[in-house]
Amino acid sequence: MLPFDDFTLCAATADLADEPDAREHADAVEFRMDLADSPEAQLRDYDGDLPLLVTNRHEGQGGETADDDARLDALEAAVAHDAVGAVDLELDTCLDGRGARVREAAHANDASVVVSTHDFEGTPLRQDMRALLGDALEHGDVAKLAVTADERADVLDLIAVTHEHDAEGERIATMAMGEAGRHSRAVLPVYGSRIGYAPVDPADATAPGQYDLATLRRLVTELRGE
Ligand SMILES: O=C1C[C@@](O)(C(=O)O)C[C@@H](O)[C@@H]1O
Repeated sequence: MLPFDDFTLCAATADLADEPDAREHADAVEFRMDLADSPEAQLRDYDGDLPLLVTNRHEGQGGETADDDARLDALEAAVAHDAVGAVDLELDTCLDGRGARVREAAHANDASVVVSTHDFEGTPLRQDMRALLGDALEHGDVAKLAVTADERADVLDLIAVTHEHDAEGERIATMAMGEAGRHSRAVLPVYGSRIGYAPVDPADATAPGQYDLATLRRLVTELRGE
């Protein structure tokens, strides 16, 4: 089980062979099944130390797999693996009811559920971000929101919303994608964001504006005064 009680740094990858290189800095591995070759075989053969957060992102949310039953079948099977400590489910998949079986399977296997929304167009108004996080908290253990920042004010809005939810004791994970949002990945954990994502190798970024793993670990550690 990945409880996300505190900041958890995930090495985002489509190749579980990256895990040994991630160990030094990461708390977990986000396995991007939608970007992976033979994801089922990789999961079956995985014998790394770090727990896995499994993601099978559909095309409408920035991933590469079709939003069909097979995508959810793969996630449902994935959570049965002992190494899997959490699963990512898109908020749209939860709102239309299709995600319920994956959530139930996750909880039955002692894995937590991260419910996520991605906005690749911009940063919604504060009230809309609050609504998205509130809806996600009704369906999962952690509510995640990744927006796209065009200017510093966008990051300011996301920091404010993150701080408010954290002050309520809610488990949330937030990040602003894009160049203007890069620093948010280091700063938001100071305001309560529970999950950070970074590639082991910067060439393998899974979202715009990510730092590499070692850099994000160093920045978060310094900013949080750890
Ligand atoms: O949802 C997220 C967050 C993310 O999009 C990011 O911006 O770091 C990276 C993805 O791999 C992950 O699934």
